[in-house]
Amino acid sequence: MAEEQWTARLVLEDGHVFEGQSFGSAGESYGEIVFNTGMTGYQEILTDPSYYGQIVTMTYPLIGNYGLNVDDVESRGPHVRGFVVREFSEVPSHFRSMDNLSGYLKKNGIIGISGVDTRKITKLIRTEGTMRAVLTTLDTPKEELLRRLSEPLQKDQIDQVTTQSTYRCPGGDRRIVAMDFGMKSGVVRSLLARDCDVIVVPARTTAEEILSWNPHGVMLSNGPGDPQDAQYAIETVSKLMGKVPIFGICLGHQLIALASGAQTKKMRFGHRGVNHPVKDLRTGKIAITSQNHGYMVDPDSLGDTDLALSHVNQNDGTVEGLVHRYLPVFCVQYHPEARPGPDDSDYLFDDFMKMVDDYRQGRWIPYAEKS
Ligand SMILES: NC(=O)CC[C@H](N)C(=O)O
Repeated sequence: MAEEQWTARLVLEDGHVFEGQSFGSAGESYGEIVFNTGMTGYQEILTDPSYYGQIVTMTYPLIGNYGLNVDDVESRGPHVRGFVVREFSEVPSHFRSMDNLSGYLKKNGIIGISGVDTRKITKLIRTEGTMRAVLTTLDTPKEELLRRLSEPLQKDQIDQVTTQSTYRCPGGDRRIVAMDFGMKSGVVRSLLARDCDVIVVPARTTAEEILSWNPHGVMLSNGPGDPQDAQYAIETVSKLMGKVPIFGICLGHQLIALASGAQTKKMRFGHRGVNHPVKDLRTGKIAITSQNHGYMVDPDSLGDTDLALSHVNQNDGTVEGLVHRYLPVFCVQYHPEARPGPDDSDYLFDDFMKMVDDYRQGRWIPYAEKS
């Protein structure tokens, strides 16, 4: 049966208005508009907590055709503020499918819009940069929508998506504390697949509390928002550095950089997709990576730090990975857990395990001594 549909409008901060059909929920929703270039993976994208507060536009023109299932979620539910597609498929066809896109969004109170020119929206974001936007099925006048769009964005995104309490995912012999800044479940899955006993702690857990678990390693997760808004986390990371091996991904990478004295800055439109080529400068190998970020580490700020550049984006030369010269700390800007995306970078979890084991057995060698 056809889902209920309303006319929906997408209004961008710069005044552009796109009219289409709504699917999913009705109402009005504000956020930062971004685009993702993945051809598939919409379920993982919807449920990646790093998208909290954002309206996501998919550049691939047909979304929803393989439906949704309970296995491919990256957290408890969707976190996007809105979903923009050229065409959505109302009748999915896949043996694992249990729901359709519009039903899923509706159940979760998320507004979708289809029938809009996603290519034009993407080009606007590429030239003008990430903007604020509103998706609405209401009659609110455009001037009023634009006025509301000029209100400041919320700054406590991590608090909205981190776990409320500590929990444990029992596994093997390596005890890893994972700081949850809005962690994708693929991160925990990657650790559990490698004989780890994972203790997931809320973002505001102190370094002392973390160390009281006597972890063999600490994982710093991905997460939403501007890393500079999470001063408490930067402080925690700086206290942990040198006490325990640390691996950071995405927001975790940015926090390590900030804790080491480097700077981060907002990108014009970020990297969101599943085919970003990244070179590991230590091996010369290029991996195709899964990415979702709007901030980056400023390469010019690395000079006065103890961090060495380990990975570089082959499209635009941006910083994709760092390694500490003297401490057991390394990080990447992208998603080695690859949900969605290719698992070329799975080896980074193996590198983390090696670092954890070597450190535990007193045979870990600092990067500065290796290079
Ligand atoms: N996936 C992430 O961890 C994103 C990090 C940060 N919120 C950014 O947009 O750059």
